Amino acid sequence: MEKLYWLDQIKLQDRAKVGDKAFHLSRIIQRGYPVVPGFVVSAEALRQFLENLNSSESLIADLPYSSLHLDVSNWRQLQQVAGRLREEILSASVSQEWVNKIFTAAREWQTSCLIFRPSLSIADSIQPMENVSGLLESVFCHCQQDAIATALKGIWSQIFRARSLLYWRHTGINLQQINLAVLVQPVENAIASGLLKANSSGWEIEATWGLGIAIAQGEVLPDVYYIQNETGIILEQQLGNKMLAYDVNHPSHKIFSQPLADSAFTPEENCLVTYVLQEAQQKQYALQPEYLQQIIGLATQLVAELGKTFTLKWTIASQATYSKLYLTQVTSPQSIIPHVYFIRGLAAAGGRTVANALVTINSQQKPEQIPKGVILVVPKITPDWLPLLQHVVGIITEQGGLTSHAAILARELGIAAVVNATSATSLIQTGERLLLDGDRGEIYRIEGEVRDERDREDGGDKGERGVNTPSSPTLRETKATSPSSPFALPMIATKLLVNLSQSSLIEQVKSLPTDGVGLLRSELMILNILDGQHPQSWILGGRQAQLLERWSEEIMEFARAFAPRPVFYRSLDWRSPDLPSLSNSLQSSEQSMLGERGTFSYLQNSSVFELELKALASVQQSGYNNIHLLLPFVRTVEEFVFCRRKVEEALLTQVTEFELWMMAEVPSVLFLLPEYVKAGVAGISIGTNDLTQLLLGVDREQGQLAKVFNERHPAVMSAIAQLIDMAKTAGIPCSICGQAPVLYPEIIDRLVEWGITSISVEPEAIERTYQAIGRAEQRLILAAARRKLK
Ligand SMILES: Nc1ncnc2c1ncn2[C@@H]1O[C@H](COP(=O)(O)OP(=O)(O)OP(=O)(O)O)[C@@H](O)[C@H]1O
Ligand SMILES: CC(=O)C(=O)O
Repeated sequence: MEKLYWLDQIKLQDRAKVGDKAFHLSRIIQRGYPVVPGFVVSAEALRQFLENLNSSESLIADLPYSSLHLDVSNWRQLQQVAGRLREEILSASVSQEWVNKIFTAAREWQTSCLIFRPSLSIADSIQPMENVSGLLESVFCHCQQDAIATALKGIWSQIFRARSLLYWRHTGINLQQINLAVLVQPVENAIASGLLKANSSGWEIEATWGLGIAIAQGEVLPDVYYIQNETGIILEQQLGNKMLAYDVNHPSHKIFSQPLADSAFTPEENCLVTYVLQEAQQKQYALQPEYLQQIIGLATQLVAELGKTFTLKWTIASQATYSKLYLTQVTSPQSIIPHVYFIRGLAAAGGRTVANALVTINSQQKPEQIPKGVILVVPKITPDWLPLLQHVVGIITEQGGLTSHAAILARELGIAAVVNATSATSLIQTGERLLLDGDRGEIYRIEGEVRDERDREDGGDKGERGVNTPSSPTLRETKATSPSSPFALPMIATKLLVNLSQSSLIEQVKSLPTDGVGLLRSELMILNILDGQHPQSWILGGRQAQLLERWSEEIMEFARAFAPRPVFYRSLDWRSPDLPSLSNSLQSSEQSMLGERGTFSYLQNSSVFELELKALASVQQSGYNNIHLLLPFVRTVEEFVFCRRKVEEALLTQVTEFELWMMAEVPSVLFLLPEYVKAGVAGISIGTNDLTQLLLGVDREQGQLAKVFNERHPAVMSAIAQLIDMAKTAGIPCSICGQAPVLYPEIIDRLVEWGITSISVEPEAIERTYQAIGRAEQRLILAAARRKLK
């Protein structure tokens, strides 16, 4: 045995040496979660111990090389063999050097009681191991040298128990494949312990007084709490039947008063003692509310690490002066808890998904079809790829930024995306199983299967969305979890709108509690109808009438679905980095975020804008008065005036309800808003993406600048406050439709306080934005009431 492996230092490559239990705990402790400290006696130590067994028995002498193919049908013989093997092991001596090493390390904890926990992994196993829990048991012992040697042998010998031999035989596992390491940890007195089982339908917490073995041994009926996983709300709780509790036999620090005379564990043999609980304590819940909340908080964080399905074991360790919640066990159906990402990019669309990769090295060679449920890995996504994204469950691109069309569409569709992932197409192979973490911008390789029950139920070739985090559920989940009836929700005065572009999402989104569509992104919407051709090419090719018909129909779908709620259609704002593949037939434009975009481009050539206005007019003529126009990236008042005239010529203003709005995203609007209002602007919508980029001088498509692209920068927040204030003074509504409130819901408080009239967010963010608005408004009402009472 060369060394001990400390949980906080275990590396990826140590997995086989430290076994699965210790490995999983090491991942969690290294992510900063509270895990009882510990070190591992590696599987190598057992191998060396067996090799040094000096036995005359051939079975024992051959043990290290044995395939253990015993006749397991002969139970008596099996028991005899098992008994002999165990006896041999227990009577052998463990190297004093090893024992000293373990004792010296454990003594540092200044504890009287240790737990030796089997941590197993099976080499080259084809199938994941199931039901090994319970096959091997932990051993508690005093922190003394001879007790340590006995405990170690006690664990090792368990792989030769009759039931273990039977198990290895049935699962076809050879002795050489078994890596049995031993995790050694201190055991402190515990106020309460228990577990938390999480799955997609909710969490169940079990709790008892003292150490967790009372539950493990089935000696108590624990208290049970049912928790709603999305909100952490306690739905129900049931008092258990807890007559006894285990604790450390510690003379100076006692939690429970009355030792049980005929304790199952006698203190001489191990360091635990059993207590009969007093009646008053039996009638109490073991978990105090503050600890319950801490456990819920921990589980909420762990969803982001482990997905929705996992089990935690926890203990509230109590020392003389303080108590602390620790995790003692973490298991998850993911055969490996993601360890270290192997590629990192920018977190472009939230959520975590597990699926197979489909790699395309050349973005120009778009496949005709994409199998459903894959993670697409490409150098970059050009507009002609966008319709295909409806079929994938995740996107990885080497290029592109947080507000590229691919990123925006991924957020709208509720699929995870990581952009700017350097060399992704060469590092990832098609068919490789990946975990894509869109919240962190990280990509992991996954070995083995990861399945969430729900995905099993519905057949599952959709990738494993089950591992999506509640902070960013997929749209499917948004629908499922959104309040079934809007009437159950509190009233909010600030309008909540949705950002949309795909008509395929209308059915799901229209029933969400929104006041309409705050941003209908036309450039993404029409990709589905353009057949890969720029609208200008349609016009030049004499197919204007066909395009107009398709365009009107597409807009009409939104107008119809949301009527009488308003739909703010934003006219085309194609930025050159997003355009090339549609522009083949046109002159190529410079790749710049500040190029010929927004209303400026309409002045250069108004034919496409005029066609767009005709499409809107035809929607109005069909009887939909709920459609309004939002002008993008307006640089000057002259541009606005030009557009307004075109709008009048298209007769849109003949419908009295019609409103002409503009995006507030070019910072000059901070100075020019009164001029725009005089020129006829009926409302503004703040585009925080562009506003941030331009105020801070940060090209949002440049990955290396991502750190300084900060929508919460004081300059940006102050600009937003000023715009809201100026709009109020001018008597026009002020909305916001950029990413800021989606990415940073905490700013919603400020927006509501400053008097924003509406907030428009992606479908997946509707529910949390609704709640955030509700809370912000309640706070304002409360503050006003308190002021009045003074
Ligand atoms: N260091 C520790 N301090 C206090 N309690 C612990 C510690 N380690 C484990 N426990 C608790 O002791 C009990 C037995 O643990 P053990 O490792 O034997 O099995 P387990 O965690 O139930 O896992 P398995 O699924 O492998 O049986 C559990 O309730 C566990 O939470
Ligand atoms: C929404 C948008 O276009 C922006 O935030 O810039």
